[in-house]
Amino acid sequence: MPESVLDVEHLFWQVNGKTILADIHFSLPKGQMLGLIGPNGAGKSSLLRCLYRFIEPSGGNITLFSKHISNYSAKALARTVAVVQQDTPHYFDLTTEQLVSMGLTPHKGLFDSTTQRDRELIDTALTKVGLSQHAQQPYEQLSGGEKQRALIARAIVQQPQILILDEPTNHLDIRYQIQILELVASLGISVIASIHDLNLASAMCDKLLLLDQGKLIAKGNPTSVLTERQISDVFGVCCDVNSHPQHGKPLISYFYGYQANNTVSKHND
Ligand SMILES: Nc1ncnc2c1ncn2[C@@H]1O[C@H](COP(=O)(O)OP(=O)(O)OP(=O)(O)O)[C@@H](O)[C@H]1O
Repeated sequence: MPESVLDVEHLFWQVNGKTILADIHFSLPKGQMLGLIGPNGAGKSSLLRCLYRFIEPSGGNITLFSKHISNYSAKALARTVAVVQQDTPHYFDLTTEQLVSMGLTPHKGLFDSTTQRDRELIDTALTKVGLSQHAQQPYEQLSGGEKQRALIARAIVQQPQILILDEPTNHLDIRYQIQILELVASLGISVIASIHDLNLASAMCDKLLLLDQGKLIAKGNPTSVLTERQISDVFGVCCDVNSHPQHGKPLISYFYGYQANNTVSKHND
C-alpha cells in the first residue's frame, strides 16, 4: 500500500447555516490519481478549496505529509500543492511563457533571477501541453482550451508533490481531454481532480470519490463506484455499464428521454 500524501478526516463546511460538506473522509495515496465526481452543486469545488486552503472548514482535519495543513507557510504550501482552478483571474499583461514562469515563484527568493534550468523547465512544460508555438502570444489571446493547458503548464513548472485540478478538462476538446489527463498521470505525482465526464474519470483515475449534496456516497476503484444503481441514484439518469474494450474499466452508455413526466427505463419498453 503506497504511503498517503493527503488525509482528510471528518471534514465539515457550513456556510450561512447550510451544510455544504458533511463528514468527508479519504486519503490520497502517493502517485495515485483520485477523481472527484458528483452532480452540479455536490460540493466538489468546495472540497478542493478546503484542500488548498482557500476556504477554512468548519470542522475536521486535513493533513499533508502527516502535517496539519494550517501549519504550512503560504510558500511551503505552494511548493507542495499546485492548483488549477475552474475560474482563474485575468492576466492581461503576461505572455503565455510569462504566465507559465509564475510556477517558479514558490521556489525563488525575492532577487533570484531565472536560471538556465528554469528556462528548460518552462520550455519543457510548454512543449508537454502543446503550446510552444504560443509562448510569446499574450495569454489573454489564447482560446479557452489553450488557457487551460497554459495553467497546467504553470502547475508543472511549480513541481508540486500534489496537484489539485478543478474540472481540468472543462474547455478541452476530446483529444486534449485525454492527452492532458494522461500527461498529468505520467508526471508521477499525486493528483486529485474533479471531473464531470464519468467515462473519462473511469479511464484515467485509480480511485474515485462520489459526492452528492455534500456527502461522500462512495469511494473506491472505478468499478466499485460506477455502478448503474449508484449513477442512477446520484445523477438521476439511466445507463448501462459495460467493460471498456481497451482498458477494461467501466464504460457507461446513457439512455435518453429526460423531459418532465417522461419516465426513462433502461430498456425503454
Ligand atoms: N461561498 C459560498 N457561500 C454559500 N454557498 C456556497 C458557497 N460556495 C459554494 N456554495 C454552495 O455549495 C454547494 C456546492 O457548491 P460547489 O461549487 O462546491 O459544487 P460542485 O460540486 O463543484 O458543483 P459544479 O459541478 O456545478 O461545479 C452549492 O449549492 C453552492 O451554491
